[in-house]
Amino acid sequence: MWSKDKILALEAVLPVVADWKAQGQRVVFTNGCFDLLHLGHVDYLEKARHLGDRLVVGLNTDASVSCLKPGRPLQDEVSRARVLASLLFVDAVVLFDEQTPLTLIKAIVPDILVKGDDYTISGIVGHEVVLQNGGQVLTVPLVAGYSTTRIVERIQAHLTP
Ligand SMILES: Nc1ncnc2c1ncn2[C@@H]1O[C@H](COP(=O)(O)OP(=O)(O)OP(=O)(O)O)[C@@H](O)[C@H]1O
Ligand SMILES: O=P(O)(O)O[C@@H]1O[C@H]([C@H](O)CO)[C@@H](O)[C@H](O)[C@@H]1O
Repeated sequence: MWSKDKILALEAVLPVVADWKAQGQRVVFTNGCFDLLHLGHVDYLEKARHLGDRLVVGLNTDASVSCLKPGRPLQDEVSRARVLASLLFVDAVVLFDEQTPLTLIKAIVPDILVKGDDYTISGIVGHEVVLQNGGQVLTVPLVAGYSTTRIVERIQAHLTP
């Protein structure tokens, strides 16, 4: 499968998810901005995928990111989506324009909802939906020292005379 074919609109991913579920495959969902992909992201996404059988990643659009993180994103949504889709352990990428992935989560109803442990379970958007449907909400430990913000700071420090 070509990586670009993993990037799907919500309407297109729903039948794919339904097929996975019909085959007994546990669908994992996570989401984020993923502006500059780093080791922490890769480690967490790979671990998230292995909590189930398929991994769907909700990706904030540029408009969504810019509302959440002023001055961001540094990489546009086309780039961010394609980089994520190129990862072997990512099965689908779905862009969302809202401030939160709640609409996606209500539509997909993943078996497992995952975020990094920079979030508490109760602070994870959509946790109620997944728990009410008998699913699990889990966090994955952060890889210390890695964040997009830190990368930006290091670049800025490097460029500052
Ligand atoms: N160091 C890390 N280790 C594991 N997971 C991480 C790490 N940093 C971020 N994540 C997870 O990746 C997802 C996307 O986070 P995000 O795109 O905000 O990355 P970030 O590096 O924290 O960015 P920023 O510095 O702009 O906040 C979130 O679920 C978050 O928990
Ligand atoms: O990359 P981030 O900032 O970790 O991603 C955000 O996650 C929020 C989270 O799901 C809250 O529980 C989400 O609401 C927001 O849209 C970003 O995806």
